[in-house]
Amino acid sequence: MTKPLFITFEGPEGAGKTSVLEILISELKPLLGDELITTREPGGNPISEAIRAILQPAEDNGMDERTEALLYTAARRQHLVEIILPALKSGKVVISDRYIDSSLAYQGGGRGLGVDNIWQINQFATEGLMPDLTIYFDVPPELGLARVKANRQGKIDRLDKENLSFHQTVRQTYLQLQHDFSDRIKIIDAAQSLDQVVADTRELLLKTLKTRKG
Ligand SMILES: Nc1ncnc2c1ncn2[C@@H]1O[C@H](COP(=O)(O)OP(=O)(O)OP(=O)(O)O)[C@@H](O)[C@H]1O
Ligand SMILES: Cc1cn([C@H]2C[C@H](O)[C@@H](COP(=O)(O)O)O2)c(=O)[nH]c1=O
Repeated sequence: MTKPLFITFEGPEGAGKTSVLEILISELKPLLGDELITTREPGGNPISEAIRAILQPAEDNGMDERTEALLYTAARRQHLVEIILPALKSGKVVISDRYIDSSLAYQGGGRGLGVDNIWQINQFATEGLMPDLTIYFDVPPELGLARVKANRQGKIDRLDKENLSFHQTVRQTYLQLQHDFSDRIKIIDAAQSLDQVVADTRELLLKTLKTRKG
C-alpha cells in the first residue's frame, strides 16, 4: 500500500485557498485518480454540513464563543471519522480546505479563547491526528476581505463580517503557529497573482507527493 498523506490548506478570509485547490485538483486528479480525496471544514459529510449551516448563517445569530468553538470541533470529529480516517487507512492522499489550525487561529486567537484551550478540545476530538503538511496562505486581512467583498457578494457570512482587528488577530495567530510548527506548516505569499500562488503551491505539493512512493 502507498503511504497515506494528510494535507491541509489554511488561511484567513479571501486568501485564495479554495481557488488554488480547484485548479490543482484538476492537475492532480489525472495523476492520482481515486487516491485523491478533497474535502473541506466545516463540512465534508451530512452531519458536519448541517453544523456548518448553524455556524455560518449570513447574519449574526448570537452564538456564544465557546459554543462556536465546540461546534467547529464537533464537525471536525465527524469529518475525521467519516472521511479522513477511512481514506488515510486505505493509503489515500487527503487534502482538506481547513482543519485544526483554523480553530486555533479563529477561536483561539480571533475569539480570544486561547490557543492552548482550543488545542486541548481538539486533541480530544482528533485523538491527536495532525496533518503531514499544512500550506498556510498568508494575506493581509485588508486584501483578503476586499477580494471576498468584490468577488463573492452573495456568500458573505457571519465571520467575514467580523471587524478588522478580529481578522488581524487571526492572521497573527496563524503566523505564530507557522513559526512554532515550521516543519509542518509551510507559508505561501497569497498576496501574489493567482498564477504565482498556484505555482508555489504546486511546487510544495509535488515535493511532498514524491515522498509518498516507496
Ligand atoms: N491571488 C489572487 N489574486 C486575486 N484574486 C484572488 C486571488 N486568490 C483568490 N482570489 C479571489 O478572491 C476570492 C476569494 O478566494 P477563495 O474563495 O479562493 O479564498 P479562500 O481562501 O477559500 O477564502 P475563504 O476561506 O474566505 O472562503 C475569489 O473570488 C477569488 O477569485
Ligand atoms: C474549520 C473552521 C472554520 N472557521 C471559519 C473560517 C471561515 O470564516 C469559515 C469557513 O469558511 P470557508 O469559506 O469555507 O473557508 O469558518 C473557524 O472559525 N474555525 C474553524 O475551525
